[in-house]
Amino acid sequence: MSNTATELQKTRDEVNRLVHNWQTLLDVMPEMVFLVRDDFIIEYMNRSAKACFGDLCSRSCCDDLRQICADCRIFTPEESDAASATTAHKLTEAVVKGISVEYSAVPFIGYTGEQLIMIVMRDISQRKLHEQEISDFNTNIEKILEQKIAELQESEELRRRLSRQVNSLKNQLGFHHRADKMVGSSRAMRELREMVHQVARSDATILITGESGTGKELVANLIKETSNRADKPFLKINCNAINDSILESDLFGYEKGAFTGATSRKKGKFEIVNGGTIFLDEIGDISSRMQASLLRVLQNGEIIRVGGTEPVKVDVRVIAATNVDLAKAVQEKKFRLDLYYRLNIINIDIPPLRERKEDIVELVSHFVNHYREAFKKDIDFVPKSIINRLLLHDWPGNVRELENLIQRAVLMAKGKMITEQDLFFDQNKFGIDGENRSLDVQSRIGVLPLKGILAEFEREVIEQALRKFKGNVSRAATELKVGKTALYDKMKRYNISAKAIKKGVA
Ligand SMILES: Nc1ncnc2c1ncn2[C@@H]1O[C@H](COP(=O)(O)OP(=O)(O)OP(=O)(O)O)[C@@H](O)[C@H]1O
Repeated sequence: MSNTATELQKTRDEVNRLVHNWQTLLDVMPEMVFLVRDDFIIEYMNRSAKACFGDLCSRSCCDDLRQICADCRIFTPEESDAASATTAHKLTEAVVKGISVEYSAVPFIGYTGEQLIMIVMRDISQRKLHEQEISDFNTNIEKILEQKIAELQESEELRRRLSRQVNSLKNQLGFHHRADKMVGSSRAMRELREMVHQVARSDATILITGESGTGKELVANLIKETSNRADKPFLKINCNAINDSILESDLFGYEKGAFTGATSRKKGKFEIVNGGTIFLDEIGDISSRMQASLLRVLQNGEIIRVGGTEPVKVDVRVIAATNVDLAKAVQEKKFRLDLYYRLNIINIDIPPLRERKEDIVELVSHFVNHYREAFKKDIDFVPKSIINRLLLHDWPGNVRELENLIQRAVLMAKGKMITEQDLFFDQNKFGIDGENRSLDVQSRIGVLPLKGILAEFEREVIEQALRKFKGNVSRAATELKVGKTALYDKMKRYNISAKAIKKGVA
């Protein structure tokens, strides 16, 4: 063989080797490879492509492949290889003969100058199926969640409706919380109870208003008992009972050396009661200095001890009560507007007894039972005529006045029932200043033990002293030569209200 023939044979072998390798390479590729001419005839398909679509070589492209080729731009020789490389890497999704595929298509000029398009394609139907499943699942989950949320909202609304119904039924049936010592099922009292139950559980400050003797302290007790702080400390402070500087150090504590006698730091009630509730009675009477300190507690939840500068954080719920018209006090510049707003977040106003006379019968029966037990009396009957008489009265001293009247009547009653003679209406019998007041000792002998009669006297003396000094407790204490705190204790025991006396209603 000549040298040329040998060289030719070598070249042919090399070409065959390369063709064989390329074909093998293309056939082992998992991707499908198509070579399509510009007249849309398929010139080549590798093994994967044939396995998926069947052998379509030398046949015209289906519409889907045609579309792929039509979308594929031929690059001019001037355009860089980089441009065609970018196109080759751009993966596009399509559906070919019903099969979801991902492909890249590269146009190029063939060996003899013909225009060809190589399409490299991957079957993604499995992946699509999974994607669809996940998307269906998400949509379903969303739907299920939406449905569940709607169901929950519905049942929450139902729960609220039922709870409202239960509350109103409880009210109608006269159901009382075990801590509810308030007697009365008039509409006003039912609404009052409902309001207490609605607001008790929040930590909001509550202002209880109402005339003297309407039961503000009872309402404060009920709020505390039905609140989230029921088992936490509860302190009641009568802001009117102690003078201003004592009240301030009592409530906020003091630092060592704050004043003469302050030998060591002392915590105030707000710190002691931390986590619990403070009931500030007669809040309308506090000084402007106290008003500022109280505003700090309500606004920032902190106090400053007397003589100190460092604020101390406290967590105390405040319930305040007053029979002063605070709005008027604000207008008269006696009470700070900002404090009024802070206190008045929730206002529970207790109507006077004359506006809910339906409660009188229940109250009478309650007090008769109570004092019959206390005085060991046999009374088991209150005639209709007596009830009618009580219904005619206007009760300026409210429930306290009614309670005092029944207490006296039970004490005075000789038989098993209360009679007209046992009724002592304060204003009628004694006059407002009580000048003609005197205790009928004879009628008590044999009815009460000595201790009881003396207690009656003590009560009379205190009431008369308070009347004499127009409800000024300090003055009465000085004149009677007893401590102010002791006098307050006795007034509490005998249910005497200095305020009511000041107003001339007790
Ligand atoms: N609804 C009620 N049921 C039973 N007792 C009541 C009721 N309302 C008030 N009382 C009684 O009347 C008396 C006065 O009530 P309370 O001290 O709560 O009134 P108040 O409005 O705080 O009076 P003040 O403003 O003078 O301090 C108490 O002995 C209380 O037990």
